[in-house]
Amino acid sequence: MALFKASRIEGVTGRSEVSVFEEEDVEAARKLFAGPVSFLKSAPTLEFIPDPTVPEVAFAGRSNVGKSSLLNALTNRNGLARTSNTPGRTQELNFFEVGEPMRLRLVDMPGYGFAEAPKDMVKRWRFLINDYLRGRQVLARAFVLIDSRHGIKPVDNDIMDMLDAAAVSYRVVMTKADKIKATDLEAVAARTAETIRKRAAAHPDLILTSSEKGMGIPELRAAVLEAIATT
Ligand SMILES: Nc1nc2c(ncn2[C@@H]2O[C@H](COP(=O)(O)OP(=O)(O)OP(=O)(O)O)[C@@H](O)[C@H]2O)c(=O)[nH]1
Ligand SMILES: [Mg+2]
Repeated sequence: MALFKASRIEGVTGRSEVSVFEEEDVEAARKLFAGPVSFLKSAPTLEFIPDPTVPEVAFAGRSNVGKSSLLNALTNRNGLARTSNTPGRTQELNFFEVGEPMRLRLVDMPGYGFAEAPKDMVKRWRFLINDYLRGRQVLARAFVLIDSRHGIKPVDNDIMDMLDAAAVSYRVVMTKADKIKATDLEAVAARTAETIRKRAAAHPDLILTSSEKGMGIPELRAAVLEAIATT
């Protein structure tokens, strides 16, 4: 088992709750994401989503957790997905195509749990997210993003309940790991891992990331490739 430098945070790597990947898988994933990536379309409702011709991997999580930033880090293209300090930036399902010939689509989703947004908007987003996640045949895996500073919140549990009930396989990814001390990261990772191990459709291990510092990004790429390898 190769342990990758990018995930080396003092005290965390090597612990059982953090996923490790084979070096060759990390390299294959790096190559894939170094190749062509392009924006396909934005879907404000399910009518507009593309035909289900290739596997998809979706990024879900609370508003402002860092979904769009992670997608940019993953594809190594700043500004591919629009990010913002203001929660509620992403309002539609955004589809990106990876590889030539195309191997997969990445889906950047609106955030859930954004309390300040108008109620009808929140409702519309929730339906869009839930309907997509529950009903998409080509969805190979969902990545559920959790802010390292906050850990799992009630709305995160709601979305994981939904994924468990729909038997959609998902992985939990901790974001913004650069924002907290290594010891705090270790504590929140241990707590989060313990919670998700009780969940039916969750991968038992976490991926700890920082889009800002590039931490965990090679591993996340490998996890994306792993997700579509089995479809
Ligand atoms: N320090 C740090 N900041 C980050 C990181 N990832 C995202 N951010 C910041 O967090 C804010 C929100 O990031 P986005 O990627 O837009 O979050 P989002 O989940 O797509 O948000 P919505 O589309 O509103 O749901 C931005 O100001 C980012 O610069 C990270 O790894 N480290
Ligand atoms: Mg976004």
